Amino acid sequence: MMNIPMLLQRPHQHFLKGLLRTPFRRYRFIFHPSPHLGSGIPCAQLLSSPGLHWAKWMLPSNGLTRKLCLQTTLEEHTEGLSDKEQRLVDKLYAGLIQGQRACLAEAITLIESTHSRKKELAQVLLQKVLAHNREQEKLNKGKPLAFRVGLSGPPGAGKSTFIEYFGKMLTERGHKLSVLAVDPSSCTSGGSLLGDKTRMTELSRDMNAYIRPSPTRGTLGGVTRTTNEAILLCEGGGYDVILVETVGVGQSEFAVTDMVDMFILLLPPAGGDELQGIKRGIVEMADLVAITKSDGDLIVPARRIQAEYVSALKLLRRRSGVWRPKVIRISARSGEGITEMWDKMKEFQEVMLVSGELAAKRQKQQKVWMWNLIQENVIEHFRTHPAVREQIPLLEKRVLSGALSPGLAADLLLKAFKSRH
Ligand SMILES: Nc1nc2c(ncn2[C@@H]2O[C@H](COP(=O)(O)OP(=O)(O)OP(=O)(O)O)[C@@H](O)[C@H]2O)c(=O)[nH]1
Repeated sequence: MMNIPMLLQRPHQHFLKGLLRTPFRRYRFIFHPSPHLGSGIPCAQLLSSPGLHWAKWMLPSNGLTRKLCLQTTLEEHTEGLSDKEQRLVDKLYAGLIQGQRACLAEAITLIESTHSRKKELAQVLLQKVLAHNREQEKLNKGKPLAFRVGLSGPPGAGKSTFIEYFGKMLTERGHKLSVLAVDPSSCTSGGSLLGDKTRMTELSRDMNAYIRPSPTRGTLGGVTRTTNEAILLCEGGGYDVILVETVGVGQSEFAVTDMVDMFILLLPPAGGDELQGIKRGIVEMADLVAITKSDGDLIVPARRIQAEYVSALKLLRRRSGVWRPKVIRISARSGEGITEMWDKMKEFQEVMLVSGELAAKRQKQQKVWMWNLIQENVIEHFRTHPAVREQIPLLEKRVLSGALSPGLAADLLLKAFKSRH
């Protein structure tokens, strides 16, 4: 049982005790009506969402509502689960931290679910895994459990061939690798640039590697949320290197830079035309640029591209006080440069860790993640709000015909949203 904290500001004259029932839990509450609101009997509604409960109070006398935010603990959440749900969460958690791939896969499917109850279960599981990860990190003397690496490049740059070679090299050295794909094209077209099943065939049979294609539903925001959460699940599963792969043609790699410790750009030894799809901003985000296919006849163009990028990167503003982005050449066919690339990656991780920049970066990412979620949810809430939803088609039409300025239309919608909130 818990008391709901009060947010009303005036001194309270009397209070009302009550019991609030939700489908999952009962809350005992004490309600202090504020004198300036009148003392109507309050109606209370508890809106639950994972990790957080909102209590919405309405005073019938004047229709004013008050919202109180109740932070619930994991135990309180767990209390709300049915036996069957509890068994599922326990099974997934136990299997996941023992390193069972099937449980990891099922857990990721759960966090990708759009079903509201499953989303809640996923959050309970995630909280448990987070607590486990924190414990493990403590045992690891505060060192992060996994090296999170973003990998991007235009279609055909040689990403899958590289990951296959690189991944096998890592698992042979005793690492556990997971590869997560972020592919927003799969959201809009249903087809996937990264998702074809023939990619990385050998690595997908390796017991120490786990490859997860991008979910084929949802928005980019949704995909980045689930990727962020999948990273945490993989860490709980004991994966110490996590590669997040994107196609370097859209917004997704900007999102990925906010999830990883290091961002690597793979570029083919091709001329300006083929690289036009690469956004300039992406190059600026790279901690390491690797020119691929540096073998046979392609060595000469690969050297040329390398020299071009070395000069280009010199002109960029430094993002780190301890690391300068490097440009290297690799070949997944001959294997040239790949061991050296891993050495450079480890060097990056080490200097970032020792300097404290890695911890600062991760902290900043947590904040970005939170605000991204808020942004996405607020927009969704706004669009689906009854007063707004019914006005959108009409106002959009009037904006298109020039009868209304976009600014005024936005103001009207916001007003409608606020008035019935
Ligand atoms: N010579 C040479 N060819 C390579 C190398 N790596 C990849 N290729 C070739 O480049 C082509 C594209 O390679 P992929 O690994 O499929 O490239 P990708 O970036 O994963 O492409 P998408 O799956 O379309 O995003 C294939 O024909 C590969 O055989 C390499 O190191 N050397």
